Amino acid sequence: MNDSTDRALRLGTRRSKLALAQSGRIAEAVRELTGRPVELVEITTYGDTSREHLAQIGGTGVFVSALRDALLAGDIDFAVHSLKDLPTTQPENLALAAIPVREDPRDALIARDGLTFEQLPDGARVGTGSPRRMSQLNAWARSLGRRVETVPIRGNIDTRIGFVEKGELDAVVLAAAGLTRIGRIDEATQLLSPDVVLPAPGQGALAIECAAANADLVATLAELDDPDTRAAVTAERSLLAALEAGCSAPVGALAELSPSSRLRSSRGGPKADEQAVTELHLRGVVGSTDGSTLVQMSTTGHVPASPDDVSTPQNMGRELAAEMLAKGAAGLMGERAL
Ligand SMILES: NCc1[nH]cc(CCC(=O)O)c1CC(=O)O
Repeated sequence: MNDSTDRALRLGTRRSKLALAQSGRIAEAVRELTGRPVELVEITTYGDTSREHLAQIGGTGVFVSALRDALLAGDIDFAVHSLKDLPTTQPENLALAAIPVREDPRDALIARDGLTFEQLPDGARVGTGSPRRMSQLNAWARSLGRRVETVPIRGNIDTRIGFVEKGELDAVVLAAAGLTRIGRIDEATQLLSPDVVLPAPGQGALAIECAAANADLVATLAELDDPDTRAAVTAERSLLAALEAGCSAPVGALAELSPSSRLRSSRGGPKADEQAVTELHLRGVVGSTDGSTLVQMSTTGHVPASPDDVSTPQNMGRELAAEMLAKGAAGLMGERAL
């Protein structure tokens, strides 16, 4: 950067409690990293002001475009996004400088009376407007020989939990990571296993973005990157992109690195000069919103431990998408939520 290196760095953030919590934590990390003050600049995005349902306004990018405009105008130096809200195509003039260690990627259920999903009565009203959640929750209910009525809701996390507190809904489903970040994870009555409900691609991960031209800042922020998280979310987002689906499509994906291979990569001895590899397990799902049809597939690949080259995860996502499309995934994504 040409400007004074002790000038405060401006971090653009949405005003929601979740966004402020996420930005506050990253601001602290950047302060520690650089020794420079970090100032939060609050920005309102279309996704915050629109009263429409996300499935209707398209979802893709509604939370991020105002922050990106501010980055490109030079009004802010960097921004923190929920990775799952970022469109899969990265603009060339903006850099995803860091993807820090991911929180729990799972969805969480908050139900009345401490109930789990299995304990909900037939016809229970479950708040979610996400086609991905509707599809998998309806499929799960079917497998239990029951039905749930999914009710589209909007608003911030507190508002959504409020529907259960006020007795208007039996349950809501939210990202566990969001609940953790605003300090309400203890209210989850169940964490939904990815064997039943796959999260949104990138769920639980943050993205730190800045102007690509600001090479010094890109390099500084890169210190906060977690290569394992980047590999996993790259595979998930590549799957989403190759399905030609947006963040409001009924697509779930989760990539996990096998823990055992981390041991392998850190073990010394005669094998220390071998290329350390780790296994990346990628699961994907696309479903009809009524849950009557799900295309669920998975794949396992070998990637370098803590890769700085994400071409393998990218290919895995693309190849799994091709297999899912061959099994009829495209027809399921064309379906629009009501
Ligand atoms: N689309 C809204 C959104 N974007 C990110 C999160 C939660 C945090 C995360 O997934 O990283 C949420 C709320 C939710 O889905 O419950």
